[in-house]
Formats: sequence, structure tokens, C-alpha cells
Amino acid sequence: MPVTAHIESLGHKGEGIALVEGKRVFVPFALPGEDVLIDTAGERGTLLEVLAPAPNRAEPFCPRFGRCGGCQLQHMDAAGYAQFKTGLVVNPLRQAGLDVQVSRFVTAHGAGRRRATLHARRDGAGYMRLRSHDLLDLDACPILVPALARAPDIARALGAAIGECDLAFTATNAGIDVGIRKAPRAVRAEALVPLANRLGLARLALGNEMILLRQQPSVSMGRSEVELPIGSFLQATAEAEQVLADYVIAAVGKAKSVADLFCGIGPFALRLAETARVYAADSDRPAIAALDKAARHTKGLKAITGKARDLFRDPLTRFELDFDCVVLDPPRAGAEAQVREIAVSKVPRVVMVACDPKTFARDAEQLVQAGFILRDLIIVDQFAWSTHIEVAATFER
Ligand SMILES: C[S@@+](CC[C@H](N)C(=O)[O-])C[C@H]1O[C@@H](n2cnc3c(N)ncnc32)[C@H](O)[C@@H]1O
Repeated sequence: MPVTAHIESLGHKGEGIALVEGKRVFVPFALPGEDVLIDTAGERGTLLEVLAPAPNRAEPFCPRFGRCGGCQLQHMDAAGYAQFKTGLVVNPLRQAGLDVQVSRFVTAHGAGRRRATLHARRDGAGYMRLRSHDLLDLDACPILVPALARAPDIARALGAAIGECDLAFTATNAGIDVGIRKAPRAVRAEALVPLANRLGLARLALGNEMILLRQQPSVSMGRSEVELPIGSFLQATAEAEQVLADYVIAAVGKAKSVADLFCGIGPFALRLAETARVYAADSDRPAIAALDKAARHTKGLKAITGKARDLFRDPLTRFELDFDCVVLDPPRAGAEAQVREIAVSKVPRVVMVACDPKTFARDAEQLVQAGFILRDLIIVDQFAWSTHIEVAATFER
């Protein structure tokens, strides 16, 4: 039975929150201040009609918005969107007792996402519908870079051959790189070779196993060309990588020796090495090998020492942390163990990049308790219209 409700606030997944008979109901695509007609099932509300729209409601630009689970925030205007994403970063910091000024909110959507995972089945491919296991069959996705315009068609062709699986697409200098994940056990890799050739893929891999390499996928980073290992991390947009790297370089300043921890294939290390000696560590061994190779082939860089190392179990100790500056860019779990060592070391400056505001707040709190001052913080929005956000900050003591 539909009910009318007033939206009081926004949840961290971008859903409007209403009080219905004293209980919180989460309503995707509804905005604070709006009166709405909704269906409810426990905590879940489904928006049937906006009776009185909020002033910051915007017309979604994608015709699939609301059905597709890929985007959550296209119904907000630019100011409301920036305010929501800023809150994602600032609120956990405030809860940790850190009152910060955000120096910049940088929109870094660039030409679109160069990485995306599509779900494929025998009869279609696309993103999952919101709150569902149903697939929305896609013919196009406007948030991808033009070089991935064919991704839905490629996913449909691979899905028809493989059955249900995830397909990780990356636009690289050599063309489209596809990694098949969560595939049925019975899939025969060699049977996919003619199809991958016909589709003109640069590379096709199944898990960590190469199926076909027509051209080595690579990406440009600063003055270097880095061969992309199967499955290694890459920032979602090239523009965000550049914005983050520019921030890191400016924050590192005149430091002569730098540790780049959780370095991946080296977007910061390769740029930092134009002026500083760099120790670069990551648990992804092929990523470190790719970084080493790129560094060897780039003229004029200072020394980069690449190490495959698990920084959760084996963080650099206070005795090893003999650097002018440490750069951290951990996965969503954060850098707790490494930050604990930094706290008791003599490192004077830390530049932290993070994709999870909650673990970032936890790690920032630990640094501040160890005497660091949070000097500067920027928010970088590379995940357009989703509830993900990136933060970069400088700590000094
Ligand atoms: C957010 S990515 C950042 C990579 C790189 N800085 C970039 O911008 O492309 C996080 C990196 O942490 C690495 N990683 C994950 N768990 C790790 C661990 N336990 N020890 C060391 N590195 C880890 C991943 O391999 C990945 O390269």
C-alpha cells in the first residue's frame, strides 16, 4: 500500500531517508526536503512519485538511470552532488574528532572511466539492476571512455560463449584488455581464442591465466609507458590519476628520498623519480615487475627500488622508515599497520591517498595522535554519479 512520506536526510549510499510510523525507510533517488509517494517493505522504500521536488533535483542524463544499478546520483544538481560527496569524506573525520577544511573538490571524470566491470550471461550483458540480481541488458554506457564504447557488445558476445561471468574491461594504449572473472569451471579457455581475435581485443585473460595476447596492453604514466599486468590496479579515470599524482608531487615538494607504499604499477613513483629517489612497495608482484621495467626504460629518472611486500603483515618498521616523505595509497582496508609504524618513526611528512573515507579517518586519527597536523585535504571525484570518492591529504610534524 503506497504511503506519502517526507525525506529528512541522505544516507551514505545516496538514498533519501524518511520516517514512516517512527521507523527509518531508505528511498533511493529521493532527496532531502521532498514529499514522495513510496512503497515500503521493511527498511526499503521504492520511489513511486515525487510529489514536491527539492530545488536541487536534476534531470538524469542517462535514460537508464533508476533502473541500472551502475549510477546512484544523477538526480542531484552539481551543488547537491558536491555537498553529498564532501560529506562522505568530512563526516567520518569529524566523528574521529578531526575538523578539516577541504581545500578543493576536484571533478576528475575526464573523458570517462577507463575501467569497468560488466556482468555477462548467455542472453545479455550490462550492470545489475538496483537491489536485485536481475541484469539490465545494456547497449551503451555514457560514463565509459569512448574507447570502451564497444564494451557492452563485447560483453554480450563473450557472455554468449562463456555463460554467467564478470568481465573487467580496461582501455589501454594497445586497445581493449578484458579479464574474465567468476566464470563457470567448465569454460574452455582455448575455445575463446577465435572469438577474442574476431572481437579485436588486445588481451583476453581468465583469472590470472592469459588466453590471448594480440598486443601488450600498456598505459602512459608521466614520461613512462607501463605494461599493465593482468588484474593489477589502475585508477578509474586517467584524469584522476593525473590530479592525484600532481597533488602527491606538490605535497612531497623538495624531498630527496620518498617511500611510495601501496605503489601499484607506479603512477606516483614514476613521476616522483624525476626529482627524488623512490622506494616503492606493493604486495602485487607483477605490478612491481612492471614498474621496474618501466623505470628501466625511462631515461633520466632517479633510482626506484621496487619491492613486492605485504604491508599489512610486514609494514616498513620505524628503523626502515628513513625517508623525507612517505606516500600511502592503500586499498579500502586502509594502512593501519603501516601507519602504526610511521607514528613511532621520525618521518616528518606523510601524503595519503585513500578510496575509503572511513578507514582514511581511522588512519588520519592515528597520525594526528602521533603529533602530525593535517595540513591540507582535497576531494577527487573520479567515480561519476556513484557513491565512491577519493581523498588526498598531507600530514606534517
Ligand atoms: C588503491 S591501489 C593504489 C595503487 C597505486 N598507488 C595507484 O594509484 O595506481 C592499492 C594498492 O595496494 C596494493 N595492496 C593491497 N593489499 C596490500 C598489502 N597487504 N600490502 C601491500 N600492498 C597491498 C594493491 O596491490 C594496489 O596496488
